[in-house]
Amino acid sequence: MPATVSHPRTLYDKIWDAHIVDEQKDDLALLYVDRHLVFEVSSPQAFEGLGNAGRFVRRRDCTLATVDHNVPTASRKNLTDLQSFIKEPDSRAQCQALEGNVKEFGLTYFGMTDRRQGIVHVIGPEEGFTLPGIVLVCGDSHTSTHGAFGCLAFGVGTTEVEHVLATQTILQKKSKNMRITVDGTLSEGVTSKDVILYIIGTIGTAGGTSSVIEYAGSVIRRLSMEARMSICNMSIEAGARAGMIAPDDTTFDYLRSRPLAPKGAEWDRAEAYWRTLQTDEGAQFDAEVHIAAADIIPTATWGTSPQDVVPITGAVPDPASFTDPVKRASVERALKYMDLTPNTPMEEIKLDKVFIGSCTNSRIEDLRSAAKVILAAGAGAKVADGVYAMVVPGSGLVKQQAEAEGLDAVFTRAGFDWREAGCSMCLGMNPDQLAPGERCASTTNRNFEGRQGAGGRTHLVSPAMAAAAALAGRLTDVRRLLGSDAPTRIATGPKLKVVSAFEFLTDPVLPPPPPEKRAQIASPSDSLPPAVRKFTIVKGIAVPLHMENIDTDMIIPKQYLKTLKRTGLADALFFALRWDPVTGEPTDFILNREPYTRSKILVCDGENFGCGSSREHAPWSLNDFGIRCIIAPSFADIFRNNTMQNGMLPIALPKDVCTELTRDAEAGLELEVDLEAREIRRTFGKPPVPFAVDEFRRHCLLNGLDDIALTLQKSAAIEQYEVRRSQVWPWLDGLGYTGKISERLPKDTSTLEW
Ligand SMILES: CC(C)[C@H](C(=O)O)[C@@H](O)C(=O)O
Ligand code: SF4
Repeated sequence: MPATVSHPRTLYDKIWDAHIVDEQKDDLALLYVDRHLVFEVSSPQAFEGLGNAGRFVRRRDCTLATVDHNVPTASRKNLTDLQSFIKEPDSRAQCQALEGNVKEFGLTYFGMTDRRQGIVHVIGPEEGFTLPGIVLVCGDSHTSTHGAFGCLAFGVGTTEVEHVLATQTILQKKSKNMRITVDGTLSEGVTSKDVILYIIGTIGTAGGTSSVIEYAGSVIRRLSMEARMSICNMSIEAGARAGMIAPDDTTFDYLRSRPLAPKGAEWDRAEAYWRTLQTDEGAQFDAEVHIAAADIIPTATWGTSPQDVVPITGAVPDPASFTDPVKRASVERALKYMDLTPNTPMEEIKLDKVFIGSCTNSRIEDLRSAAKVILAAGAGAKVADGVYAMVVPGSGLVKQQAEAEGLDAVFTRAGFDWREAGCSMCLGMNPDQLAPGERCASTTNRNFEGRQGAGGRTHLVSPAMAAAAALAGRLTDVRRLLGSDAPTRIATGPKLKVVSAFEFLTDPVLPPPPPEKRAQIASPSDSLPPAVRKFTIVKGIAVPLHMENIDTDMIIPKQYLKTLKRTGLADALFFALRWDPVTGEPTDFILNREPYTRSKILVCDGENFGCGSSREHAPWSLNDFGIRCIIAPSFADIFRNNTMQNGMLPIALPKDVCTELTRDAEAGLELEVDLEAREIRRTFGKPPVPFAVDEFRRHCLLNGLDDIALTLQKSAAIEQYEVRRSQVWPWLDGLGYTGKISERLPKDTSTLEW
């Protein structure tokens, strides 16, 4: 908490300043974390580390856990326990591990028998756990969703999850300020999903790298909270650290009376503070982008990166129109994977499956928007022959609300499968997957190779576009079903009613239970011995890669995220590229070829290495293979942090230098990376290549220092911060856990105005 600041600040600057526990060199600061969401995939190793070190969860009142990624979405009518319900052993083990950990460490948990269970980014806002002005983290990249409430919310890796559990703080480097302003009026059929796809198509998947994006403008102001969440959710696909939208009446109306939101006088005090959370007039942004709403029409992706967007009226691009050879190669590769011919009109692309769900688009408004399209198609509208379409609500409460409104009946009558809450076919860690070669219109956020199932092909669209596609059996322009006569057709369909979300938010959120096993309270200096492998000099032949946007799904696919360990992942590295899907034999991918099977360095000349998911399994698998250093033109923020947490060194160098190094690697020449000297020596007479690295990170890597042990040395500063926090923002002390339900149930002001 800084002294009074006089210069104009952005919303991000204000939240950053308010959370500084300790400032360090290199723009690094120890930030206090107000809210921590936990789920089964990225937490087992974190709890294990915590337990092994005899540490405890510092703020049980500020931590909330659920299961989402692995849970089956089949009917839970016969659900009694996880043991009998989750058939897949690794998925079951991960969910059971979380159940064990929440008991052992004493955490509030919405398990599978709790109707509040759901996707972690749906339940946080739903319960009022997410609030304006806070710092919120979760071991998941789409934590950016919560920024819709005017808070700083970002994804972290598993080691950082452990750090937050133990210290309630996170070490962060200040990002750049970026503002994207969307002005004008959205045309009919254009939704917030189209807006964010359009933005990503405009700035690219690396466009927001090292930045926090504030979304502003008349279009954003008019959006509901659900729509704002869809936009902030995909900030990660735009490469940003986080996305945020200044809180306003829409935010407050959504939050008021949610179980974990402040009540009574505390609410008034909180609201007065939240109203100050606006970017000041004259505040400086490092980058500004202006988007005209009139330019956006319903959008779909054609390729294997979220930036591969095209208006639905457009066609599949022709690689010949790309002059940059790396870009052209990546378009060719994407078209081959997607089995698409250049210049094919988007509306001619036939589908096998349609998926409506995920943390991007599984909230009540998304389901209403899809149902509206079905009704607008007229009585008797049916999912096209040969297409399987599923709807997966984001949480048990969204499901109940949708059922009370009659939306489930609209879906099932039209032939959609109505499921239980979870991440489902967004990444298919549960049984919901695409079969090889199947093509899907999906309301999710990632169209990476193999994302929804090995060999599966994904086209990202809005819920309205997905519903229209299901009926047409191919991608189609949803506007064909809307227009002036749509209201008449809708009126002749079944009568739906608007039900308030508050009718279902009636379960008290009880205070966290006492931990079953009280861990010893670690003393600040008890684990100072180095816990991370030291990095000094690494020498050898580097493995060269010529690809852009290498995502962490490609580095390690979903099936390997079910492990409870950090090791044993060497063969999982670049799995789909290294092993033949039919024979299981090694392919001739570069990592399988001599001498690269022994490489300790990887050099890539494509931008945005490690984009996508926050899975720390990506650096774990690289590490297990033997890679200690990665050189690329740019890195995704979370991936870069995750590598350093594991004693690995990411080096960013200009693209032409990376290309030169890949040539050296192809010629079988050795590189020597010297962290002390900050240079890459080439053993064949060429001049060394200097590189930059943050001083603090360099110090930690050279000495193998563990962030948690270092932070625990700052316990006094953390305690001091907590005392002030209780005085200035008392509602953040987990006071929502009163065990009481909301005193008043406000009316939902939203309408079925389509
Ligand atoms: C499992 C989790 C770490 C991952 C993420 O960070 O995004 C997942 O949610 C995903 O969407 O790939
Ligand atoms: S992106 Fe998909 S898998 Fe990841 S949290 Fe969201 S719904 Fe779950």
